[in-house]
Order: sequence, then C-alpha cells, then structure tokens
Amino acid sequence: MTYKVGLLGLGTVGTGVAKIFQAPAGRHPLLPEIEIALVGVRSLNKQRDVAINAEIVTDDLESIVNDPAIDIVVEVIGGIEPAKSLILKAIANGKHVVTANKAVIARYGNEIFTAAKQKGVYVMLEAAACGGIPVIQVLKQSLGGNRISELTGIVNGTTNYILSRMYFEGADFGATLAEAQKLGYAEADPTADVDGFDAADKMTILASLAFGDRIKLEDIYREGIRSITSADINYAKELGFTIKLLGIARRVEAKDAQDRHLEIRVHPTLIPIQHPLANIHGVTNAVRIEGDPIGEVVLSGPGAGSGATASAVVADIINVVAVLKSLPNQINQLMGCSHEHYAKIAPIENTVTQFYARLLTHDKPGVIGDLGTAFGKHSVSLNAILQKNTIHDGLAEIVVVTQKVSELNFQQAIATIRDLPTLHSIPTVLRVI
Ligand SMILES: NC(=O)c1ccc[n+]([C@@H]2O[C@H](COP(=O)([O-])OP(=O)(O)OC[C@H]3O[C@@H](n4cnc5c(N)ncnc54)[C@H](OP(=O)(O)O)[C@@H]3O)[C@@H](O)[C@H]2O)c1
Ligand SMILES: N[C@@H](CCO)C(=O)O
Repeated sequence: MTYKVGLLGLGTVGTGVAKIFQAPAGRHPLLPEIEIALVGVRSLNKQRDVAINAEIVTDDLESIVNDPAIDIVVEVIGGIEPAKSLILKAIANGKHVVTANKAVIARYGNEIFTAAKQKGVYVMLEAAACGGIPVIQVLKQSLGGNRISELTGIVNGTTNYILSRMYFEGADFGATLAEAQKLGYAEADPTADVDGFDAADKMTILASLAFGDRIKLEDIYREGIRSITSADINYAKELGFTIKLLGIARRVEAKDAQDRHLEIRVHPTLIPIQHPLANIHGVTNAVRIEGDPIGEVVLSGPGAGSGATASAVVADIINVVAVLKSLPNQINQLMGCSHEHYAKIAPIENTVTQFYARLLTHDKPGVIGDLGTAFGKHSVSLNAILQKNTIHDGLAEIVVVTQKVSELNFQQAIATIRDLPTLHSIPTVLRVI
C-alpha cells in the first residue's frame, strides 16, 4: 500500500519536503511507500526550485483536504487562515495532519487537538519548534520519565542569525534581516521573528509539552530584539556576556499547591559566555532542558531553513505511517498531545532576575551617586557598573548590571531614575540569565 500525502504549500519548507521524497535513497525505508499525491499553492505560475508534475499541483487547497484518497495532509503554508480551517477540515475528514505552523498551534492547538482526539487522527508538529532539532519528540517521549523543572532556549533562527552577525561583524540590523529573509529563515512577516512573537508561539508549545498543561499564549511575557544596538553588544562583551533572544520557562515550586506556578517569558537576554547557550550562533537553535532525574540535556541544531525544517516534517510523516502500518486502527497516545488544564503563569512583575541597563546622563558630578541612591531606595543592588565619558553633547554613558532583584523593584527604580534631572535617557534595559 502507498500512503498518500497532500502537501499544502510549496515554499521554503514544502520544497524541502518534496526534495526529500524525490531522493529517498539512503533515508528511511518507509519513504518509498509514501507519495506526494497532491500539492496546493497560491500561484500556479510561479517558478519553483523543485520539479513537480504540474498535474498534481492545484490552487484549490480545499480539494486536497476533501480528497478521500489523501491519508496525511501536510500544512506548510503558514499564517492563521486559511491554514487553521484547512487543518480542521482535514481532521474532520479523518486525515492525519503534519504541520510546521506554530502560530496556528499556539493559538488554536486546543481546538485542533480536541478535534483530532474525537476523530482519532494524529496532529504532528515537530517542525513547529526549533526547525530541525527533534525537541518535540524528546519532550513527548524520550524524556517522559522526567519531571521537567526548566526549559530555556534559543528558539528563533532569524534573530539568532541577526544577533550573531551583529556580535561578530558589527553587522547592520536591517541588512542582516534582509539576508535572513533571502535565506528562507524569516516568517512571511518578519515582525513575528524580530518582535519575539514566533519565539513566544514556540515557547507555548514547548512549555505545554514540558510541563503537561495547556498554556495561554497571552500569558507569556514577550519582548523582541529591536532595541539592541551595537553599543549594547559591545558593553555585554566587555562585561563577559553575549546577547540572545531567549525563551525561558520554569516551574516555580511552593509548599501550598495553590501557589505552584510557571514562569514563561521571551526577551533578549545577557548570557554569561560560559553558559551552554552562549556559543550557539547563526541560524542554530538550542534548547536546554533540566529534569529529574536526568539533570541537564542540551539539544542544538539548525533552527530554520528549507532542509532542516523539511527533515522534521518528513520525520513526522514517517512516524504517522509507521504507526498506521503497525496499529492501523489504534491511536497511540505518545504520538498525540492533548492536555486538560491550563497552567498558572506568573506575571512578569513577580519574576526575580538580574538586569542590564544602559543610561545616558548629563556629564555632571554626582550622577553615579544619584543613580546609586535611586537603585538603593528600591532595594536594587548593583553587580557591575561601567562609565564612559566619551559621549558627545555633554552626555556620559553608564551601564549597570544588577544583582538578582524582583522585576517590580527594578522597574520602580527605573521609574525613579527617569525623573532624575541628571538623566538624559535610558536607551536599553535587558534581563540577564
Ligand atoms: N522557513 C522556515 O525556516 C520555517 C521553519 C519552521 C517552520 N516554518 C513554518 O512553515 C510554514 C511555511 O513556511 P515557509 O517558509 O515555507 O513559507 P513560504 O516560503 O512563504 O511558503 C508558503 C507556501 O504556501 C503557499 N501559500 C501561502 N498562502 C497560501 C494560500 N492562501 N493559498 C494557497 N497557498 C498558499 C505559497 O504558495 P506560492 O508558492 O504559490 O506563493 C507557498 O508555496 C510556516 O508556518 C512557517 O512558520 C518555517
Ligand atoms: N522564522 C522562524 C522559522 C523557524 O521556525 C525562525 O527564524 O526561527
């Protein structure tokens, strides 16, 4: 029997998937038993990077999800609609779904998994987080015996590519983003990458698998990398850090079960250079997972791009086919993912972390004293302070790194500092891991 795939999308990821199926030699033995039977695109006349029989290509994507001959629908068109409706229609028609669409899963995962459970079909999403790194499978199965306490990751390839180029070459933000787009790393709207939305979508999925609860995307604190300048990157270097966009998810324990909660946030972060995530550069992603009893596991690999993402999509297709061949009438719980309860997630004000701040002040005596008093008033202790008097127009630049303090205290100190007559502006505030 040949298993028939309906491929929705023939862009960066869809092309990579098609190329794998066209060259099955040396890959998984099930590949020759799987056929891309139909391909859905928006524009029939577009030049493609892969040779596809024009007879199987259509711009009527509904006809693919409604076709009784299709066993597995692979959704790699991206965006919310029509992707979400096509996924739900495929499920309603009893088809298994493989998707790379973290935006849809992070927002509508509950609806989609509930529908899939009712229909007894699989929804697979390995490619939705961290591109080619098999992190979903690891969380769902390989680490199943562990109680996970923390998952921290560089989960967006585009921003890591931009920040790495800025760090090593002093590259320009806009030009590097344009290159990331050309290389097929960025989302159709790269705002999703640069402003941390894509990373927040991925953390919703990863935290849900790590901690076994539903996560509301809107509960995740999110900041992007637009505020990072070469000045911040150089100061960070001088202080022994690198800057990465990190997703941080932690289980916070408490004696009283009512008080147990999660902390989930996405923001640019100063990482000490000896940290396992500090040397993850370019489009590479990495996830550090801490669990009991295993301890620390770090997974790294290409986080975006055609081949890397197609590798994850094809792995999902093979997994579904392998299960269909061995257990044709049975759904394997390990393959699906569906949680019943929502996690309690702490607001950002409740977190405790170190901060980095770059302040521009008028170059007058007593400035450092004013800052020290303002920080002290809100119980914010400082770990490091750098002062540069080289700034133009009578301004001096002061960089501080705090000790671990509550977000609330730090923000109150910053509010006090904003009112100081000696302050000109605060161009950057970042958190430190
Ligand atoms: N690129 C990556 O590195 C990467 C990594 C992991 C996950 N993902 C996810 O994978 C998905 C696809 O990303 P991509 O980079 O491959 O996107 P892409 O290059 O923009 O390709 C999208 C494909 O979907 C088709 N399409 C889009 N909207 C359509 C519509 N309304 N009707 C019919 N066809 C439509 C396009 O048709 P035309 O070709 O005719 O325009 C194109 O073939 C997204 O969910 C993305 O987040 C991407
Ligand atoms: N735009 C995403 C694609 C992979 O999910 C990124 O850069 O990580």
